Amino acid sequence: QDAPPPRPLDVLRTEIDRVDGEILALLNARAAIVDEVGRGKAGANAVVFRPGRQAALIRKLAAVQGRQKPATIARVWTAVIAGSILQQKADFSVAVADAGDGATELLAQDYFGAQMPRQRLASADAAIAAVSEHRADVAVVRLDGPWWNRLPEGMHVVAAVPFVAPSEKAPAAYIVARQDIDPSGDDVTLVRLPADVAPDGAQQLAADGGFKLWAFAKGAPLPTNAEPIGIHARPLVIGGTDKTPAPK
Ligand SMILES: O=C(O)C(=O)C[C@]1(C(=O)O)C=C[C@@H](O)C=C1
Repeated sequence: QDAPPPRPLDVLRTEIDRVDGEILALLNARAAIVDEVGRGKAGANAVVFRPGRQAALIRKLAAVQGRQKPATIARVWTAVIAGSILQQKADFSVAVADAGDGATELLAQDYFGAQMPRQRLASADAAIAAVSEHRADVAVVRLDGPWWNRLPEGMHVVAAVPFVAPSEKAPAAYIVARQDIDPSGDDVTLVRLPADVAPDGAQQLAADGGFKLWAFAKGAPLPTNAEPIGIHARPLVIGGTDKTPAPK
């Protein structure tokens, strides 16, 4: 059966304006709740950035079948959540270890949205030092150096980028913060082990000075005494435009 002929453009635009007004009212209602969350956290000295919660929330919304694509939903909520982080901590700052090619900065933008303030540092170690010395809240670093083998006390990998990816691939960068891990319910655990330990069912990510960095998928048994250096949410894989084949 044929769809009825479309209504005139000016009528449709009036409809879009009305819906936009409703969306904005709802976003403001959300922000009012976030204000209260922020006041609660400030009172309890709790961390603002909760990557596990963000991943779980975006996963759930992106799984709802509708006219909006999961990629669009993830982008919209990435921007909304960035606003909500800044609402709770106006000086939230992302230290980006950029080798000069801008690639890590793009990854930081992908995860935190374009609006989030960033500072560019010369190396992963410098970005991590900025966080440990309270000059930044999080560091976005690639696995191009052994920073994982000398993370300062109390700092963990808390997320990986990209979170929304067109195919299942090893993350391009990790987010390190001066806070505890925040599980999303479906996470990869990163463990640093002496080089002679060969764990079952784990993927080796890097090696340095007698140690190796391993990724354990959800449910994979960790070796006894293994101390995770962090976790990250398993990426949300969406059918996308990336034409590079997934690794075998
Ligand atoms: O749930 C929280 O703890 C919030 O601060 C809210 C919120 C959000 O906007 O949904 C914002 C920042 C956190 O990283 C996670 C979620």
